[in-house]
Amino acid sequence: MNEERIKNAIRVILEEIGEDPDREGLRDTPDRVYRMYKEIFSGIGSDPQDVLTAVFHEQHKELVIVKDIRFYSVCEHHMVPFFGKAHVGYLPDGKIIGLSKIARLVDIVSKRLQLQERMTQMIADAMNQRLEPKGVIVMLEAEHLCMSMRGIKRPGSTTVTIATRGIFDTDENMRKRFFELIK
Ligand SMILES: Nc1nc2c(ncn2[C@@H]2O[C@H](COP(=O)(O)OP(=O)(O)OP(=O)(O)O)[C@@H](O)[C@H]2O)c(=O)[nH]1
Ligand SMILES: [Zn+2]
Repeated sequence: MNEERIKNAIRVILEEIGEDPDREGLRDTPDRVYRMYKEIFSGIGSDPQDVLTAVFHEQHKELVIVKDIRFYSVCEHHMVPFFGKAHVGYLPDGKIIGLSKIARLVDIVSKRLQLQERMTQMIADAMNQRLEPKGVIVMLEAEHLCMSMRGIKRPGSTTVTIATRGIFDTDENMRKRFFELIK
């Protein structure tokens, strides 16, 4: 990320929306936006699987769920936030993972320009490839600011997306168990 190019671009936007980029409150804004972009887009170019370290061999036969993982991402159509909760479940097959790594996975896939559907699938695929579990299920619930503060203007509407792999593709009872446990 080129610092000067970002700052210049933000300055141009400020001018074009009718602002004075040199007034006191805006003088440091291009620099603030640059630093914010470095933070909120820090996942771009990184492989989600890289955060899935701390894999342990363990015979655990039951479903493992980490729910209510808060996330903030940025919609690729409007570059405004969408945010909500992720729920990630998997049925292990001899390998389990450090729980914090699941939250790290949600974090790394959210810190880039996203679509909620793609983000959901990226989480499922990374878990599936790294742990080779019997199955993975991911559910995201989010509010999109591009739908609430602009456009159709429907604050409070929530978009729910699901991705399943392995046993959760076919086993309705397993899916039901997951939905009951995340309630
Ligand atoms: N499927 C999906 N759509 C999204 C997501 N984030 C934003 N969108 C939608 O992307 C669409 C882009 O539509 P366009 O018609 O190209 O853009 P627009 O003219 O700004 O559309 P409006 O939002 O309807 O005003 C909109 O319907 C958004 O609601 C997402 O994560 N997944
Ligand atoms: Zn959008």
